[in-house]
Amino acid sequence: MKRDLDLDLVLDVRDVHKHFTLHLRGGLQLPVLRGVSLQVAGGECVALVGPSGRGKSTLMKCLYGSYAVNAGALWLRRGDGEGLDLASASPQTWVAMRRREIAYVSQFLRALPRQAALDVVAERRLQAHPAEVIEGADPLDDGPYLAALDTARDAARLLLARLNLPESLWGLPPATFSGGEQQRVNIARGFVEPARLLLLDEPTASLDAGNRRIVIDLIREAKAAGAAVVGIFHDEEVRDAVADRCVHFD
Ligand SMILES: Nc1ncnc2c1ncn2[C@@H]1O[C@H](COP(=O)(O)OP(=O)(O)OP(=O)(O)O)[C@@H](O)[C@H]1O
Repeated sequence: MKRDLDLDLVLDVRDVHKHFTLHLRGGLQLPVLRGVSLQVAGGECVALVGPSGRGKSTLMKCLYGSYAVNAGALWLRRGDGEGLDLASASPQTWVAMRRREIAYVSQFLRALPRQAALDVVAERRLQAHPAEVIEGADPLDDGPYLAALDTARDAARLLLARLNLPESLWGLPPATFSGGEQQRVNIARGFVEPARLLLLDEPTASLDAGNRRIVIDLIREAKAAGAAVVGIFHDEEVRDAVADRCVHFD
């Protein structure tokens, strides 16, 4: 389904319902989101606030396509200005949206085993800016791919350095990193490619004060570049520093 969205709106969540079906409990249904609506403009940050277990992370996962909604609409205004209902998007559309339009920083890093931290970050950039396909080029020529990878790695290096991740860790898989180190890799991956919709689930939970300030700056810069940000920030100092308004899940 397509629709024109108001010019400044990036996200328009309309009357979303989501329940989980517990198959091991005889198909018991657990309602989590009951008629949630929210709108977020470009350059705005909306914080989801409320007691534990009310569905804040569930909504984030619906907005990233990890969970399907049972009813309602999730309108996203794409870069080309067209409104797209993510609630009925095909898997291919979700892949494309994740590649270019929607970024998600979850609380915990999920990365491929044995992939170096630098490439965990660079990969997202590379997906948005893959190697140019040159007609008639030798299919065995890795040059264009390596050039695109180099550019993506440069962007990843800049961000990892800004987030104070020691250079000695960049070539190592993050599985054994500390919580705060893993979180910074996750943040770098979320911010390495500008997104129209930025989803942040507790992005500073494991960070020290200095790195929290850097993340606040990154969020502010993303807003200034026009991103619509939806965040869960239990840290009130961070929330106050970046959120324009709160939506309460009571
Ligand atoms: N995959 C799932 N299967 C079954 N129940 C789930 C699933 N994911 C979440 N839930 C349930 O949905 C409810 C909402 O969870 P959610 O993580 O969205 O809450 P939250 O508001 O983000 O909480 P917190 O602030 O503690 O992170 C909880 O009762 C949780 O157990």
